[in-house]
Amino acid sequence: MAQPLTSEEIEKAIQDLPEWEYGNDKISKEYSFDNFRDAISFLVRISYEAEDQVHHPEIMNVYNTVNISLSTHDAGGKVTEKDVKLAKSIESLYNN
Ligand SMILES: C[C@H](O)[C@H](O)[C@H]1CNC2=NC(N)=NC(=O)C2=N1
Repeated sequence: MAQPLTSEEIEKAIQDLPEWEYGNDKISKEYSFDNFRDAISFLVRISYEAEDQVHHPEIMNVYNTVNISLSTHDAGGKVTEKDVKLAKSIESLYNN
């Protein structure tokens, strides 16, 4: 089972994750798009990656913005390597 990361490990991990923040036992980022369609298309792409990784984000969408928050339920809602891995995958989706 994934072990919770220490705050120091999390802060180090998000150094490689531009604009990701750590707080309230989650890592999170807000993404903006030109329109609602592009925002939802991004969410659809995330859904496939999340299913592949069997690890799922918390998602908030308002118009052309998408807020992604990651924590691991199976680790008491703390941040684990699974969250860091999915965050890196989401960054790749956003940049490609
Ligand atoms: C049974 C299933 O694999 C587990 O419930 C998975 C599903 N997706 C998950 N997503 C997240 N964020 N945390 C989990 O612990 C988790 N566990």
